[in-house]
Amino acid sequence: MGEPVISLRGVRAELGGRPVLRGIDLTVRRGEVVALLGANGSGKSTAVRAVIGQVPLAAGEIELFGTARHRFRDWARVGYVPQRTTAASGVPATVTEIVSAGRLARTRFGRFRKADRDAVQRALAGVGMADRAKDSAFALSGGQQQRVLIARALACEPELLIMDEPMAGVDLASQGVLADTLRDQVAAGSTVLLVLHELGPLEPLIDRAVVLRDGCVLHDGPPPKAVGQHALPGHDHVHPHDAAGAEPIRTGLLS
Ligand SMILES: Nc1ncnc2c1ncn2[C@@H]1O[C@H](COP(=O)(O)OP(=O)(O)OP(=O)(O)O)[C@@H](O)[C@H]1O
Repeated sequence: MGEPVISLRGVRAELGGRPVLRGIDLTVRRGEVVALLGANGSGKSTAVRAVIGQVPLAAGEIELFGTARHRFRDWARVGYVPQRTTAASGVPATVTEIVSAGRLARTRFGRFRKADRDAVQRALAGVGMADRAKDSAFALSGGQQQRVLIARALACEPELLIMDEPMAGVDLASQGVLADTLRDQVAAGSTVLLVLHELGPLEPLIDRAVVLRDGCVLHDGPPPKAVGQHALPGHDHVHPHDAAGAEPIRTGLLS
């Protein structure tokens, strides 16, 4: 087993005076692809935002690459793709400007050398957006904006990719591109933690699924293997052969 890249121990966090994470233990090891699943409001986004330092902890510890998060400075090793709804909030910028911002951590004092420009180009080409480099982000579809945000995360050539719902609101063509991009990253040895509503087209890439409910880890183990909605954790198991009036078995993890 690889060494831990992300490690959460007993993590608690409160937002608006309400407990949102209530004692999370989670380890992601080098080379693993871990999906964080759970119903709306179960704490998935808060958990990944805690990992990157955007949510203060009420208790517990987080380590990145074996270093306590508050001492961790090597952010060029981490690529983060936020939920698009919170990220594409109308800042006028070209595709290249957005993706270049993801490269800053690798530059010396923000000066772009050829290697940096090449990395930005590679990231854009990797998500199939090289021909839109000069366009304003406003001019793009939701799926294309999402590809740009992923290119921004890839521009620093991260060892660890953290993505919050990368497939949400993304058209089928872009979903295919994103799945291919992720497959390439995983093949190159990246470690990946992604928040997902369902495994969907990324299912073959996922090593492990961690399901949250009410800010606690409900399941940590192999992802469900069978395809189809019925096999996903969180599917409400209501079977037609249940005795009339019997209480259906509702796991309700995802909805
Ligand atoms: N800034 C905030 N202030 C107060 N409460 C918040 C804040 N952000 C999130 N919450 C609450 O914390 C809980 C967990 O939210 P979070 O976004 O982590 O859930 P999630 O599992 O990612 O859900 P979703 O699938 O809807 O993104 C929710 O009840 C949410 O309303």
